[in-house]
Amino acid sequence: MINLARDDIISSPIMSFSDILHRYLLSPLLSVSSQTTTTLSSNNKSRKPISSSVFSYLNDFDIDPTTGFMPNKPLPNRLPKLFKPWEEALASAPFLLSLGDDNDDEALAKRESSRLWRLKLVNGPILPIDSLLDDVPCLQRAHHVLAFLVHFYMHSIPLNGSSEPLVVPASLAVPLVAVSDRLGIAPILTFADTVLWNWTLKDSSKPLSADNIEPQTLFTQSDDERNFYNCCASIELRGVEALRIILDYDNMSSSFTGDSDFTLYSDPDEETHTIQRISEALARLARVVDELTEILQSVRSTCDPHAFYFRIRPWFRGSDANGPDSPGWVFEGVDPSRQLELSGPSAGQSSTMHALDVFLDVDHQLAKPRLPAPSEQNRRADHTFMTRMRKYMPGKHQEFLLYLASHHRPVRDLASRTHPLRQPYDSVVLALKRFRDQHMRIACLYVVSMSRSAAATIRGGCPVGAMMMEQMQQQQQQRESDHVAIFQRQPVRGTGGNELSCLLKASRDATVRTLLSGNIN
Ligand code: HEM
Repeated sequence: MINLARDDIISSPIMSFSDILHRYLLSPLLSVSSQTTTTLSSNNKSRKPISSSVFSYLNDFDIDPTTGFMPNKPLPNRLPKLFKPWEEALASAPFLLSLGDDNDDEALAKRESSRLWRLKLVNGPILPIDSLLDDVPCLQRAHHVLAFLVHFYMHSIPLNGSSEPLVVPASLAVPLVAVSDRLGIAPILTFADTVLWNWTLKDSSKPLSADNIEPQTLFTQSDDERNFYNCCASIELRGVEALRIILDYDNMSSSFTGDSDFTLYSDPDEETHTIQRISEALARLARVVDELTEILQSVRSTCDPHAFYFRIRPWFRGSDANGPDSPGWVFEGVDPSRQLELSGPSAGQSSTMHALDVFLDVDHQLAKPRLPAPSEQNRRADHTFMTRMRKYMPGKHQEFLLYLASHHRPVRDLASRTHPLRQPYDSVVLALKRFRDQHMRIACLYVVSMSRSAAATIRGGCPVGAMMMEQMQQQQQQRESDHVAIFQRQPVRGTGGNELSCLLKASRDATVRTLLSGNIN
């Protein structure tokens, strides 16, 4: 048995990333956290000054020590002059456009301005993006602008019942694909565009915090939309603490010698101390996850479900919103043999949530023999959902998740072999289960109930003539099936959210199967 001294561990190559993060970056920079600002390491005495090479390592994953997956300062609020046509189109879109399937008077009044806005883009030049290639914040801004433009463009087109694919004009499609390729992200509106890269400081003299940011681009200019993005951003910012604990675990678990069997220290005191530290870190992580649940819950008082479902969410729909057999979208000027990822944005693309799943080893794909066995409904759900959602994250964040999966010593394995860690580990899993339970309630309120209420209104009858009723019914059914389809990315249509529940329950149940003790009370 080898007994590694602390300094040996620090210089061990396998620990380089987490150790660098922890020792040089995370510990000194805990100010963004509102609560758990205790240093997670016992190595403070040996803290060293930050070196530029450390920053470049961290930059490799585009993670900031204080803001995690969010940039630590707002993106430029305009692209360079060359890209004025994009910026102008974006600035005017919310005022000139309305949803193409919205037939209320206000929306109808905007049909002509919508048409002219789209025409300008169809006739617009394909701007070269070469000057942006080495400027990441500008590339991110370009993705944000182009992706919002694509969704403004596509969803302002009035429905005409055609079975032809809808065309994204080359002036948007070509640069969006080029920018996306460079960033390693899907060429469509993503969680990054609506949350990570969509904020500015309310008061630039104050530091970045959940209370001091506001979204830059909105489809509806409504507080509901603003608050929806803010809720997601608050979870990302609070999630930095979770990320810290995860990376710190990586550091602490290195104290266990032996790569595969977690042989413990030869010094029993040191071993007990390390187990104690890991146990405390897990207890803190459970509390942070509970805080994320509280933040999620807060959306109920700030974002109206009706506004979310009928006014905001329709803008999010991607090319597959009507199911994989629908004509979808064609990107003009882009090699047609390319398989583009074109689903819309979802908080299922949050790298913070994925990092928790990776750390705890939640098996969404049902690849591991765990109990209780998946139900029939669990097996029917889309097991590829979470894996697919990774493609909608910036490439460097995808790489980070791969790194996390491959480099850290799995906490679940360690806890299963180390009795005092079983309960603390399970407490984190249970906290994540509580998050997913709450999330299911929210999705039910904001999506399933709304789609049913739409159907019920129709069934309840409306004292206008039968023809009008039929028209309304068709329109609502179309909306209902569109909305359900984007959330589940499944061919099932018009089922009032049943398949959506299936997906979210499968995700919650996969979390439950992660528990080391079967007892979930
Ligand atoms: C009004 C608020 C929200 C609603 C209505 C909502 C709804 C949904 C729906 C319908 C899905 C199914 C997949 C899809 O997007 O197509 C989903 C997935 C997901 N959402 Fe949310 N969501 C909300 C807020 C959030 C927030 C703030 C987070 C955390 C950042 C979050 C995290 C997730 C995750 C991780 C998934 C993947 C499935 C899972 O892990 O259970 N959601 N959400």
